[in-house]
Amino acid sequence: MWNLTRFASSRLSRTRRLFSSVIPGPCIVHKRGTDILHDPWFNKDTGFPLTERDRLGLRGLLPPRVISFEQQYDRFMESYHSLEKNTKDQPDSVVALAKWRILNRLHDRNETLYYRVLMDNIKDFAPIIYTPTVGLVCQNYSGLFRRPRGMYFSAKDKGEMMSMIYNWPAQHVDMIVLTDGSRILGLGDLGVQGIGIPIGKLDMYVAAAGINPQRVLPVMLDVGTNNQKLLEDRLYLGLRQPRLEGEEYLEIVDEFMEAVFTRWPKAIVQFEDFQMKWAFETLDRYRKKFCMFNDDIQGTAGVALAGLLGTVRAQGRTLADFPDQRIVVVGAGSAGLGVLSMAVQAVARMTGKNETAAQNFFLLDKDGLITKERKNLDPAAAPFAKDPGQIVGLREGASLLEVVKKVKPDVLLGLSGVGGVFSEELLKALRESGSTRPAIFAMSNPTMNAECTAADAFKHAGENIVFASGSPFENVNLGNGKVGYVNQANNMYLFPGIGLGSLVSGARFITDGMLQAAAECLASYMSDEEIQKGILYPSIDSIRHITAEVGASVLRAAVAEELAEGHGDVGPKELAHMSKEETVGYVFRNMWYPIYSPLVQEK
Ligand SMILES: NC(=O)C1=CN([C@@H]2O[C@H](COP(=O)(O)OP(=O)(O)OC[C@H]3O[C@@H](n4cnc5c(N)ncnc54)[C@H](O)[C@@H]3O)[C@@H](O)[C@H]2O)C=CC1
Ligand SMILES: CC(=O)C(=O)O
Ligand SMILES: [Mg+2]
Repeated sequence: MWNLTRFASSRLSRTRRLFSSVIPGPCIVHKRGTDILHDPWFNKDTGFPLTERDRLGLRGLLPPRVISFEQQYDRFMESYHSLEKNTKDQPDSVVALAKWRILNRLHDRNETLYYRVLMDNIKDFAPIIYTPTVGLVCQNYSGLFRRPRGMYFSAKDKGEMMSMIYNWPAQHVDMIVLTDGSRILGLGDLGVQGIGIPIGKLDMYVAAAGINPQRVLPVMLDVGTNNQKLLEDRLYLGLRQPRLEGEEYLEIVDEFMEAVFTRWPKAIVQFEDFQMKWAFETLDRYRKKFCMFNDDIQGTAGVALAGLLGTVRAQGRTLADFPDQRIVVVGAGSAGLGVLSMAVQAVARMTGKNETAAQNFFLLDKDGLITKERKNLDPAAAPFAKDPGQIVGLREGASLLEVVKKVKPDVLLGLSGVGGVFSEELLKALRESGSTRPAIFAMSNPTMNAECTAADAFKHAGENIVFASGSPFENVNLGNGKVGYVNQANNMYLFPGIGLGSLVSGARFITDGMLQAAAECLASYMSDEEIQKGILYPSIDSIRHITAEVGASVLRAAVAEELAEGHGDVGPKELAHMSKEETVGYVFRNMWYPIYSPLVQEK
């Protein structure tokens, strides 16, 4: 089942080679002159060749010298580096926002150059357009707002969404990321300001999965906010009312989903950062009706499972030992429960036993250990609730420290959204773990919400640990030339491939089988040598390569489940006849690459 295929080592150079020979096809525009210069989809700034300036009515609207794409790229990077130099004494948050602003201005002006810069510098720029800086951007969104991006559907638009959806200028949309802003990273309810998250996720879709940026749509469903500070903020740009609840809420989401799939029946909708009750309810409500998934529940689960399997290998054990791993999960929200469900399914498949599959997993929330004695036990958490007395001395609501001391877990995995909850005392207690190589996953975002820092983990829990965090940390210098490797356990390793594989297969729905295939692909991506060093996930530099592999696995699972209806000219039979390698090639060929296309005007 877990086939540990080893991929060639130079994945990055292979990806680069694949795209170096891209010949840009023509791009149809329906505008001329300044309208083109003001449209970031088509604008090339000073890069328009003279012949194109003549054809499109641009002569005289630009300085006469034509600057090549490479020169434009270099100019941008020079200005970025001087900004870095000029702000080096400023507080981190000021620098982060300044970097976000310079990237955002390019995004607003020239998307081709923006995405090229982003792709080629993904390691440096992901922390700006994605976690952690995107969290800061959301917190300050109303003040930072200059131009809209994406679409906003509010509770006041009830009954209008079917026509509103046609206000979006693109004929085709492939990928939509939707939020209601109710649980933005670990920052809570940010109302309409949460739109930064769909924008950042879709930037990752373009950079990692090569989804054409003209075919992505970030969406905010503004149903109000319960954040009192925002409601009182005179700059706040969202509806000033408490969140809709119950049927009123669901009617808004239903109407939006009907509108989207009426206009774009082949689109894929990713639900992102919904508070737990709506995350589960909407997943359940739509997953057999529309092509959609919930990234926080399902994407996170696959990434965590891949990391957990990597941890077993890092201990020098085989995957068959996974069911024996004692795993403490801190946080019983959409992410924590998603991870446990997938991990339990994996154990059940390995052992063939459903009843005992959850026995080595321990779940805690803000009230401590969850047992069957919990009052008002959430049905979603019930399968993981312990029998009190199952472990001597562990009672309902036992503290995290008590649980760690008793259980001596192999893995401590945090998805609580609470910064620092893995205290010094707790990390020291992990030294008594039964594992030869305990693992700490501090997966909450952004950085300040991580359960512990990388440096603290290695300092207090010991140098032999495996460490992963949701937001990036620098590797830790352990002295004597030794390095404590920091992994980024973030759903960014899977959601782009889940979306891409579903898109290019033409899948009708996104099933557990497709998600499992994605997780297995990620789990098998790393070599034993890498895993021994504590490296559980690929470098983000090779994100396009891993996304193509994940996308191909998802596609093949969709074919196997007879859900693939084909994409473009490629029908379901052709998809079914592709070998594994051919499928990866097909997925790569469907990726958009940022390069200027000749613009052809049609009236
Ligand atoms: N690394 C990644 O790829 C991902 C990370 N996350 C992060 O996970 C965090 C949680 O997300 P959700 O599950 O959607 O949130 P949620 O709000 O649904 O759940 C949070 C859970 O943490 C529990 N909790 C709160 N304080 C606690 C404490 N002191 N000790 C133990 N448990 C505590 C709550 O009771 C609740 O069960 C967020 O910070 C989010 O950014 C979420 C998805 C993906
Ligand atoms: C990474 C992500 O999806 C989250 O923190 O919510
Ligand atoms: Mg999320």
